Amino acid sequence: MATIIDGKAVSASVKERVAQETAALKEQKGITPGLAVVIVGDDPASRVYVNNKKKACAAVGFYSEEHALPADTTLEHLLGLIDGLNKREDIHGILVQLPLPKHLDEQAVIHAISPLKDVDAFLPENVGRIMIGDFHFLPCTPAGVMELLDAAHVDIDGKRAVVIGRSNIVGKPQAMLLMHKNATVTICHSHTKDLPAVCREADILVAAIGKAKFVTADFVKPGAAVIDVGMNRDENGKLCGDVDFASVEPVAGCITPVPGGVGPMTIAMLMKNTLMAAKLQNGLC
Ligand SMILES: Nc1nc(=O)c2c([nH]1)NC[C@@H]1CN(c3ccc(C(=O)N[C@@H](CCC(=O)O)C(=O)O)cc3)C=[N+]21
Repeated sequence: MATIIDGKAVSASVKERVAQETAALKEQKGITPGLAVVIVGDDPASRVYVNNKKKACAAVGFYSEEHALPADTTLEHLLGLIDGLNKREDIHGILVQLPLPKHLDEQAVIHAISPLKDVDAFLPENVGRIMIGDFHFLPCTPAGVMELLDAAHVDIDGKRAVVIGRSNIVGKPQAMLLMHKNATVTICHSHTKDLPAVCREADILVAAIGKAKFVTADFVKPGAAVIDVGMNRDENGKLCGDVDFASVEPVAGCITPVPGGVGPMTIAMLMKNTLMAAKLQNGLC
């Protein structure tokens, strides 16, 4: 029986720390961290995530504003909005909810954000900073995974870590963060030969594939830490991860559930990054 890692509880403690620091920043410097969230179109999943982000901002004492734009918004309009947000002193973080409607060039939009306000850590400057270990912001989901491993007292130094998925947003930065903690890291993807055998070598297995219940018990070394980054719907429309929880849980040492695992951590780390952005832009670090 695996220990279930409670992402809601860990996320609450991260947000509590952010709230305390925010209160001090307001009192001592008169600064309130501000986050602008831009959402284009009416994807229901994006709606849920954006609402969660707004709630989290209110809970930690940030100012937040939402820019909900119609699905047929032009690139020009969106770039104009971002330009305005870049110039505002009360907005320290800008998050453009992905995915964008197909007619909009995601890279062009993301690249318009000032690197100092890039609280997702999606821009090349911030990605490069992660590579060399000199960063302001860590990408929210991989950083949230590291917090979960820490909270579950998972030993990383010298251990074998396997990351399934090589996206710019999760897989690649996740591998880098695990390597910085002295894990021996393997990144797997759709061309990996005998994937289950590679995964069975992992003391720490991070699944970021985007396929419901893809990781089954035969991928897991007994006692391994299994972290599920997936956010999928199963055949009944129920939220589920990339890990087949029912089959893996008896084998793993510890495991994150979906929901209530990595998802809440992504939002907690966004709060941490926005606080950092406010400090950076005010010359406080
Ligand atoms: N620019 C940008 N930054 C992002 O960080 C970003 C994004 N775009 N696009 C979409 C993905 C996905 N993502 C999630 C955030 C919170 C939950 C979350 O709160 N999950 C809850 C449940 C949510 C539910 O009930 O549907 C949980 O796992 O317990 C999930 C997924 C952020 N993303």
